[in-house]
Amino acid sequence: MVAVGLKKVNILLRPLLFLSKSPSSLQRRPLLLSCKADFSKRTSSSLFLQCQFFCSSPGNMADATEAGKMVAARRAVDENIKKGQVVGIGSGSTIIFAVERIGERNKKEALNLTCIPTSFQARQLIQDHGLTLGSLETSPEIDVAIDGADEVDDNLYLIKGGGGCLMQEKIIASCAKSFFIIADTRKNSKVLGTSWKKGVPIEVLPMAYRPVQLKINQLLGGKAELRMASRKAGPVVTDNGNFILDWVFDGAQDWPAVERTIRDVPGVVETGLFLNMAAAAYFGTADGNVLVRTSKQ
Ligand SMILES: O=C(CO)[C@H](O)[C@H](O)COP(=O)(O)O
Repeated sequence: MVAVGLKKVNILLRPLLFLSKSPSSLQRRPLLLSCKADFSKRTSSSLFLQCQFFCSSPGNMADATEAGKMVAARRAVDENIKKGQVVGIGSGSTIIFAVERIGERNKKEALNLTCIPTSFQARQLIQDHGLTLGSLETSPEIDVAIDGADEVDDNLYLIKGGGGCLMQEKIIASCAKSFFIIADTRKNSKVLGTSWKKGVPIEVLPMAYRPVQLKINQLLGGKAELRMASRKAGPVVTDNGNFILDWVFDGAQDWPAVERTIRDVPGVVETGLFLNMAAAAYFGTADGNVLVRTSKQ
């Protein structure tokens, strides 16, 4: 207890343990992310302060990035997820923090959500956190979808698919009344291609990958590279049994035209360009701040 003026203040410490296998995160040195008064828990004799700590090693950029992802994810969940909703759950590393927060709130608030996954990973996350797994077959209309992104530009155009789940992610986003992006601040760019140098992911039918590669190179320049697996010989195979080409481009692009050109090539199943889909993007920084950018439309 700490005395402030005549009031007694309970410090409610809410350690947010970063669950990573990286050795640095296991050192668990807390870094204060934010500290705010919670007036909803105010009683006649006490005022609760909520302090968020992030377990980090000093100077470790990876941990700072994880802290940014976490604050963005928690804020997006708290602002947009409500009782009884059908919720689309994205894929990647940032969405892990969002599902953790949904699970945490579900325990306290009995949210009664139906969660629709965008990948095998999302399916497991939903089940691991005791949430109800649904499908588009039984819930074709989604209230809110939350997902990460590889880069977000000024128009809220996105590159997605760094984790190879772009096709189901796009379907889920397209079925959602509102689609929100969560990311650390590195993903916030004016122009796509500024920080994300791995290109635009394109899901292709395996039998067509060579002609698609050649056609995209002829039509758009740049280079469409077959994504190779890292712990298996051969290419990455998506949850849908397809391959991924990463179209590495140079300079600013007319993204709606690029999207049309790629989609028109037979054998292309989906692109990782998400244009005019996101309602807002939440970008978190290690100090606990979150920048929210909304769609201009
Ligand atoms: O599109 C995705 C997977 O297909 C991810 O959402 C995107 O790659 C961002 O991932 P992370 O949250 O790990 O940065």
